[in-house]
Amino acid sequence: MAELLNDEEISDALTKLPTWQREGDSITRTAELASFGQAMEAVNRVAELAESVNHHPDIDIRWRNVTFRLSTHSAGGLTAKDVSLAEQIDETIDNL
Ligand SMILES: C[C@H](O)[C@H](O)[C@H]1CNC2=NC(N)=NC(=O)C2=N1
Repeated sequence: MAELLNDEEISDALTKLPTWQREGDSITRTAELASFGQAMEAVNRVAELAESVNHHPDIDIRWRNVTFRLSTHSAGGLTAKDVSLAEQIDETIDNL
């Protein structure tokens, strides 16, 4: 099972994830896309990414604003899997 990150490790990780915020045992990012179609494209690309790494964000879609929430459910908090997927979500959105 993935090891839980401590507060210092989480803070360090977030320095490299400026678009993400900590919310308790999760990290979240809300991306504003150009349109609803672009929002759905982003969601579908992240869905493929999540399947490929077997780690899945909670996703909230509101018109062209998409919120991704990451936590490792099996560990009950934040792990390196969440940090890694957050980095890959950023790349996915940057490459839309
Ligand atoms: C059986 C399957 O590998 C597990 O349920 C995976 C699926 N995706 C997951 N995603 C997240 N965010 N946390 C998990 O613990 C997790 N576990």
